Amino acid sequence: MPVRVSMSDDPFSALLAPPPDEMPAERAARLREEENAKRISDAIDEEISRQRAEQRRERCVKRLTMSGCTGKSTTLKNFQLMNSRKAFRAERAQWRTVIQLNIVRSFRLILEAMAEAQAATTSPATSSPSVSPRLRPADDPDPDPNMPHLTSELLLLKMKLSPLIQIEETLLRALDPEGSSVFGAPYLTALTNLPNPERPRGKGVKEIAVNSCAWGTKFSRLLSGEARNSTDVRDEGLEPDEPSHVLHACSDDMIRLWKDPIVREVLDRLKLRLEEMPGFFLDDLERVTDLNYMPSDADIVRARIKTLGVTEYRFTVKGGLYCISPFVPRSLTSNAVGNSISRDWRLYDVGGQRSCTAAWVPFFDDMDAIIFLAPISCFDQVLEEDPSVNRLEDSVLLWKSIVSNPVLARTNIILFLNKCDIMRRKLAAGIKLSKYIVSYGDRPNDFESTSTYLRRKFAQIHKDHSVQKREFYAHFTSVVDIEATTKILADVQDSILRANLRGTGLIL
Ligand SMILES: Nc1nc2c(ncn2[C@@H]2O[C@H](COP(=O)(O)OP(=O)(O)OP(=O)(O)O)[C@@H](O)[C@H]2O)c(=O)[nH]1
Ligand SMILES: [Mg+2]
Repeated sequence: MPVRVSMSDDPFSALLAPPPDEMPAERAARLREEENAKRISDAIDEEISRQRAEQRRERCVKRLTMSGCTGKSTTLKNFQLMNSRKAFRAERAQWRTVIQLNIVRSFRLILEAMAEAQAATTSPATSSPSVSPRLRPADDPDPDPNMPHLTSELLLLKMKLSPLIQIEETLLRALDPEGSSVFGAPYLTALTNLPNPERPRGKGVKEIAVNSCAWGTKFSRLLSGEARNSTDVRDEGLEPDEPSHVLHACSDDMIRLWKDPIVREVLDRLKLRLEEMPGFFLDDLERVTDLNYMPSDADIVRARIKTLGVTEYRFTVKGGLYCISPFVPRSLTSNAVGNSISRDWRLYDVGGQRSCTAAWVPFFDDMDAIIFLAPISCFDQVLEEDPSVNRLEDSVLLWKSIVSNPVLARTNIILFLNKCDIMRRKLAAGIKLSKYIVSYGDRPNDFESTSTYLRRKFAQIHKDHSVQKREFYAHFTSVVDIEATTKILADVQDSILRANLRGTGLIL
């Protein structure tokens, strides 16, 4: 039973109480001393809260990054384009919606950055009530004193673009009418090598995720030919819907805002590099907001929607040898007639978040090949799930656990060192690999040296940890580059097929 102690029972109050016979001079001295002690105590409290705010700020920066996003689904899209181009294009209506959501998300970030700039340049006394507390986080202590002032024209543009936020719900519903599988997830931002940590931002901006069962089955039906024969698919136009009209109406204002030098400076000051974020379409606004906009293959490949769980895709490939996926199981059926080979393939696309990796396990024991994507450009980012872990380091650990898995001892593992285009841009911008991978030391910070070094590291792990000897296959990729990726995938599928045919006695 807890014991309640009244003030009069408190032994400290008796000890600290002034003496009953205190003289006025003694009392004045005591009060001065107490006042002095209080000043020191307040200063200490102030320092403690300053340090706490600093720590909070660092934590927020890390929390804003996320895992996954290595390029698995993008690789799969390339594969779909190689195998089932017409059928894939028939899904353009959904991709248009995803691209529209990507645009809305980019603008949410811009509007949020503007609100932050507005708050930073407005004194608390005159602070506008329109600045929402969500956009101006309470734990964001020090506004940047050099933040540029937003002109009244910019503030007007900001207001005129508010309908964009309202169409987000409609777009989400269009992707998943039941609303069960598409939902938001924290947005990604990169850590930089700049001395000051970034402020928390993007907290309210959600990334769209899709559960494999909803969106994925559409694709698997399509690939398996259940949905419709690919030759029946016509390049018909898409009817403009409500979000398309809103985006079209906002188009000029969006372009003006995105091109505005003050807005760019605000984004720079907040280290918000939208161009490096997934689903970036702001340089194509005029085209993608056209009422008759039809996503191109390149647009579809660049569109970003996060995968949850595992999605299986089944299809038959006749004659051609275009097949590859993150996961291809061994249970392929095959029949060879002359030079023409017809095979049933199963591909698996997996959600990359750590919480999703358990879902992979049941798919592990029957694989012919695994394509492992390591996003080498992520060397300066941390995991959303665990901000103490560097993303590239996490990828290396996953690589080690896959190559050392006895169940996969005979599986071909093909490494894609991906996002080389972003890696090149980061290195050119002066971001140093050695700052994040200390073992890199003072080697040159160019693409050739850094990528070769990383490839060697992955190869060493493959050699040291494979249960039995096997070939090391690795490619430097930028899987948003369709042409280059098609060539690599054709090569890869060829080696998988050869290995598989060798196993079944079809090739010696
Ligand atoms: N610039 C560039 N962007 C890439 C590359 N690979 C993927 N992306 C983009 O990165 C984003 C994420 O790619 P996804 O293929 O969705 O990644 P994922 O591994 O499937 O991610 P999860 O589903 O979250 O596990 C997309 O917007 C892609 O367009 C690349 O090599 N270069
Ligand atoms: Mg994915």
